[in-house]
Amino acid sequence: MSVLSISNLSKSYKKHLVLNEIELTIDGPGIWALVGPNGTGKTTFLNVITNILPADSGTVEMLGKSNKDPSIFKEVSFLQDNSILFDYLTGYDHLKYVCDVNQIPKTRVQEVAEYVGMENYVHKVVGNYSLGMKQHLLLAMSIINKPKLLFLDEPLNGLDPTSSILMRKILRELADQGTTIILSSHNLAEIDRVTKQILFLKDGKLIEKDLSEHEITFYHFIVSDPTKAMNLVSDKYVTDNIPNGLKVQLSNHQLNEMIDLLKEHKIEIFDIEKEVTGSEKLYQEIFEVGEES
Ligand SMILES: Nc1ncnc2c1ncn2[C@@H]1O[C@H](COP(=O)(O)OP(=O)(O)OP(=O)(O)O)[C@@H](O)[C@H]1O
Repeated sequence: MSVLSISNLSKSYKKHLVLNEIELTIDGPGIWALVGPNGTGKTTFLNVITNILPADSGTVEMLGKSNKDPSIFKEVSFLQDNSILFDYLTGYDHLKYVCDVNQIPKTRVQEVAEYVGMENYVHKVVGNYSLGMKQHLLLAMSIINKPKLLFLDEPLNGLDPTSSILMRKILRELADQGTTIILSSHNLAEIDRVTKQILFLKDGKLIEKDLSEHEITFYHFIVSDPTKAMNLVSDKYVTDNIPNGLKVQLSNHQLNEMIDLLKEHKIEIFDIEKEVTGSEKLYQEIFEVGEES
């Protein structure tokens, strides 16, 4: 049984086709990032999958059940944007409400509030929350039922570095414990930190990519004689000039060769820094975005 199985899924707003016969099967736990430029249909996709919006055609099954079966939400959650929160209620009220609706023991409220680090403000009204605090509450609401399948729409929005680190830790822990997570995000650097599995949404279709098959590693060498070093290796490797040094595309094995070569020619190495190209490079290729020079 697949965790998520989507077949022939289409959705238009009047004549504007946003999702075009999408197919997707996800079988195991892990994290998948849903990526695409503004307005490509990420929110529409998540809303249609979770049956908040009706599809024009196609089927969606989660954990073996149709997305039209309300009982799936015992095991499936969707973190939407903070417009679903009520300013005059406390975080505790929101969490207790989710427990009441889904017959979850109230003991989970305190447990989950502590887990997402909101125990100090859980009894304050949401109207006084910052954007990041609201994101914590939304996360708490979406994991209080210990979901097997979790959708998150822009969960990293408005988070400071401390909160981003906590959010990443929580997502990884959930995935390690068996949850399948699909999150939409514009933040490619954050995505690189949580997953290598990317679903690019382009022209109404999903393009699935495993970043580990597309990674390229560059090493930045800061050396005593950059010109001499460049002359030595530029015919052999892909290279580029950087201030006080050079950037070279190398495998692990080639890295040792390169170090030996520089030493052999009495070129001093002051520093070596590793750079792995991640989702941004693929994003540029898929969406044909050029970099300004
Ligand atoms: N209710 C609606 N009626 C008509 N058009 C809509 C509606 N909701 C969204 N759209 C259009 O559908 C397209 C996809 O919107 P959607 O919000 O799903 O994109 P998105 O990828 O989530 O965007 P963003 O990254 O900016 O959040 C956009 O062109 C948007 O203008």
